[in-house]
Amino acid sequence: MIELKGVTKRFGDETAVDAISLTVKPGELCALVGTSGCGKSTTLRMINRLIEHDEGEIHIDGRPIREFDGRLLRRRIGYAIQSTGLFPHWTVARNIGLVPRLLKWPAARVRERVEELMGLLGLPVDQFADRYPAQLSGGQAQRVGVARALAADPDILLMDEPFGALDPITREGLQAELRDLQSRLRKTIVFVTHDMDEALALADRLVVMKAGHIVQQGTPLALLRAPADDFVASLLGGDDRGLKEAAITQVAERMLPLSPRLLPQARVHRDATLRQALAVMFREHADRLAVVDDEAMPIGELSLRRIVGAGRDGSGES
Ligand SMILES: Nc1ncnc2c1ncn2[C@@H]1O[C@H](COP(=O)(O)OP(=O)(O)OP(=O)(O)O)[C@@H](O)[C@H]1O
Repeated sequence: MIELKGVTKRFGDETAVDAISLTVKPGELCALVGTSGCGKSTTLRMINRLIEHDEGEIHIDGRPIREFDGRLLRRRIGYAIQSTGLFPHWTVARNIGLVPRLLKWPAARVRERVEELMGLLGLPVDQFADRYPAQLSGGQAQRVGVARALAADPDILLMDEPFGALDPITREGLQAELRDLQSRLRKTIVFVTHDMDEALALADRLVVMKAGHIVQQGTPLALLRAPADDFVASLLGGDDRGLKEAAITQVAERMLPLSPRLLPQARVHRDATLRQALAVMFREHADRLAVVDDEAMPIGELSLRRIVGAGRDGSGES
């Protein structure tokens, strides 16, 4: 658990972070969003003491972070950043194994862990283990950075635009990996991103910052449905908010049981999002879809009315 209470950071005359309070519960993924310069990275770096806070308290698992030695604290907390911070004269494998080695894991266990992570992040060991950072693409280097952050299996991960330099396909792949990892390992994660779709897709708790303050926090759905002010509404996508809500709501939540009516030809998987279902409707010129399971067996149906939230109780379906 990470707790910030009235935390402030000043750089000279400028207050970069202004008396913020925030609790990130164990196993929660908290995304910090906001316009450039609002204090997101500073907040993240205060948690692992790369930046010391001026006022307020930061606790990790109930203990003030000032009680920890900064270096030891950073070995306990995974940290992945957009620019990766890899050591240029170290191979990929050596970079990933950094923290486990500092923690004095036996060499065989370090090697095993490095290989496991390289597999997880789609970096074949025979191809990449002995390369140097300069021999990697930006996206490959970012994956190495994420692998390094995960290496010692920390309970807490701080991620600052970790997928920033990736193409959309790789990025979505890694987002899915992170979601999957999160559902299995339940790390406590603070994640900074400029990509609102990424924040909405990943976050349990979304925290919107503006000029060093937290202006609103809550679940992505709560913020999309009731933004506190025009700033939050526009940051969350303005008029596009409805589609963003559709993008984080699953078909299974809105489908109706199979009815005796003829099933439509067009189909969508139960785990797809409402946005994907809308895309199928557009493509197929259909206003009803059959919902199917992993075996492509129909298990329900979905209408346009249900997608837009009308007739949620099933009444008025035609
Ligand atoms: N080391 C520093 N010295 C002086 N000012 C700093 C320092 N680090 C950050 N700042 C200032 O503090 C404010 C917050 O910076 P921060 O990097 O936390 O913002 P951010 O929300 O992460 O921005 P971005 O989205 O552009 O990365 C900015 O005005 C920045 O110029």
